Amino acid sequence: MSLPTNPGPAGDIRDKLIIGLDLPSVEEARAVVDRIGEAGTFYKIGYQLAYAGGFAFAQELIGQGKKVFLDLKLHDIGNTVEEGVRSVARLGATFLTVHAYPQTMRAAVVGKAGSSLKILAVTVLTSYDDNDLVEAGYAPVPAADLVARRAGQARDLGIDGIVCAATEAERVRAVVGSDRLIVTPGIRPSGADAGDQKRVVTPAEGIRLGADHLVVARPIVKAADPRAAVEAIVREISGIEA
Ligand SMILES: O=C(O)c1cc(=O)[nH]c(=O)n1[C@@H]1O[C@H](COP(=O)(O)O)[C@@H](O)[C@H]1O
Repeated sequence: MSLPTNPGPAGDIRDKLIIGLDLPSVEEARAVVDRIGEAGTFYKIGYQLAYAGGFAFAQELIGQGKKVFLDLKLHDIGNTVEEGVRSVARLGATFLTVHAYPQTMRAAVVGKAGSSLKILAVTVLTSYDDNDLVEAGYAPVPAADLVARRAGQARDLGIDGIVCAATEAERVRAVVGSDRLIVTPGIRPSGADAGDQKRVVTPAEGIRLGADHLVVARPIVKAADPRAAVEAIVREISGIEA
């Protein structure tokens, strides 16, 4: 199947795939973006690239008409979060992550006021399972229960979207309803190495379970042909009802 060659309208299937630019330099990120070309419309910049010139690169991508997700996973005292979010809101990004702690989410909602930035709350990292939560000091609780609790708090505090594993997407949808976004990392095309991810599903399964956007980094940016990897995922999710 050939993919559309123009940026496409809102609702473009390509927007469902957020490509994580987990790379050490802007030069390498720019090379991957150039290779992917019009197959990719939505990019995520996280710690590795953000602290290596990634903010200026985010603006470069936005200038080219790409959407940008700044994955900064903010968590600090309320005032610091609020002012940090206010600064990020000026960059023109589409999404920003914060950890799903009530004080943090409350401050982020205040900080983004008046901008088009959407705040995503990271519930329980997809590299965590129930044992990791115990190791981190939580009373024994299934990760899925904590995800649901945090999703409910995020909904009540006016957060725009939830980051969770796709394995919890159906439960989160029941909590947050249809007007909040669900964004799921921990996605692995069949046969791909899970790496440090613990709660993983395939791209098609992620969309079937109700994700609005999938986040995929290593299986694309480390692929011999990143464009082919993107096209294969977009092809896999095309036509699946979210
Ligand atoms: O907020 C995120 O994007 C995120 C949350 C989470 O729970 N798990 C998670 O993997 N991520 C990010 O999603 C990306 C997944 O990368 P890959 O495992 O290489 O596809 C990384 O950039 C992570 O930082």
